[in-house]
Amino acid sequence: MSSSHDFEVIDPQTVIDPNVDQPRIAAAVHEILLAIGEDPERDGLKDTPARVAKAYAEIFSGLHQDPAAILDKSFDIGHSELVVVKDIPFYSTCEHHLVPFHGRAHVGYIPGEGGKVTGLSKLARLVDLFAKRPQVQERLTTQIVEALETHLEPRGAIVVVECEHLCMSMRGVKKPGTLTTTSAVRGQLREPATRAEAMSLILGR
Ligand SMILES: Nc1nc2c(ncn2[C@@H]2O[C@H](COP(=O)(O)OP(=O)(O)OP(=O)(O)O)[C@@H](O)[C@H]2O)c(=O)[nH]1
Ligand SMILES: [Zn+2]
Repeated sequence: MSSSHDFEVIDPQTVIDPNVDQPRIAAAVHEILLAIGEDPERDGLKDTPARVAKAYAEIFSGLHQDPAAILDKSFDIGHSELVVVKDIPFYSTCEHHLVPFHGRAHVGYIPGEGGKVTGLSKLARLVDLFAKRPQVQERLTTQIVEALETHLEPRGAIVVVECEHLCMSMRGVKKPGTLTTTSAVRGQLREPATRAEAMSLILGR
């Protein structure tokens, strides 16, 4: 067991990701403000380029993270039946318009022969890792299921994602409240009976 002094307290506000060029983002945001006819030097906007750069470093931080680092810690608790974590809330960014899409992910798997089971929180961390990238909902869904397959080697895996895309709500076609559902299913969970069990657990509110 580690003692408390082994833990490093990190304020996420102060973490500077060397993979994200914040000054470059800030310069681009300054240009956008000029281009829309705003005055980037006015009081309310003067810190905005730097703020947006910091916010982008956070909302795109998943680009530089490896799912293996989340799923490498697994344990055998002798459970070989379906595990479902549902209603995992998340925010992502539409790669077409760079505006948010958000909703809930439901993640399930049947542990493999080796009985590799991961911590429940790791499934939510996995959703966030892929959500914090420029995304489309279909790829987000597939990447989560493929990471489960690769790193947990389960007998089956299922991911269902339900989202509202603000690019469809606040602009363009302007249909707020529209929900898009995507799913990706692998292995034994493709069989009708196990798939039906998983879907009833996921969609039963
Ligand atoms: N398949 C898919 N499409 C998405 C996603 N997010 C946004 N889109 C769509 O991407 C499409 C981009 O279409 P374009 O015609 O290139 O762009 P646009 O002129 O801004 O389109 P509108 O949104 O219809 O105004 C739109 O239909 C969006 O609804 C996503 O996660 N998956
Ligand atoms: Zn969009």
